Amino acid sequence: MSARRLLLVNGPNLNLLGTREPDVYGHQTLDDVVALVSATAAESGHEVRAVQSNHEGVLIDAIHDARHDCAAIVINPGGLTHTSVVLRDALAGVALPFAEVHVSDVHAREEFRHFSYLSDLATVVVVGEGVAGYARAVRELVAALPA
Ligand SMILES: O=C1C[C@@](O)(C(=O)O)C[C@@H](O)[C@@H]1O
Repeated sequence: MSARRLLLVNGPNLNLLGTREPDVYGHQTLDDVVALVSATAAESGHEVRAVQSNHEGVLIDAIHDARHDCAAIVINPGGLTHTSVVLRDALAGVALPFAEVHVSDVHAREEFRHFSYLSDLATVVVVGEGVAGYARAVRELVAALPA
């Protein structure tokens, strides 16, 4: 396993960042997210493999593959946060440390967004800091990794 690679996972609808509900999610795009995460990870000598999918099984396969060559995972599961036992099971199954990121402040939105199937397993949770929250998630996650 490489200790120097992070998997960045973005779930359903996050391919639309930049045009999707900009009042909620802002104007930065998924490409901006990947560039920010890559630059932040590079500060600590980590490279990034990025996956975005609107299909739960694709995300689960990517998480399974990460156990072979990644040190940790940064994930914004999108709406699957609030619904997906199988995503939780995948993260628990690979047992890699992970950071859960939400661009919007899910706790200030509809009640169905308040619950996360992942948060109690996460090493780091960053909510409501916009796209910049991905950078804080990377830094805090890397700081928590074994030397
Ligand atoms: O798709 C998303 C994006 C989100 O994860 C966020 O980044 O704020 C919040 C989720 O509730 C929502 O379904």
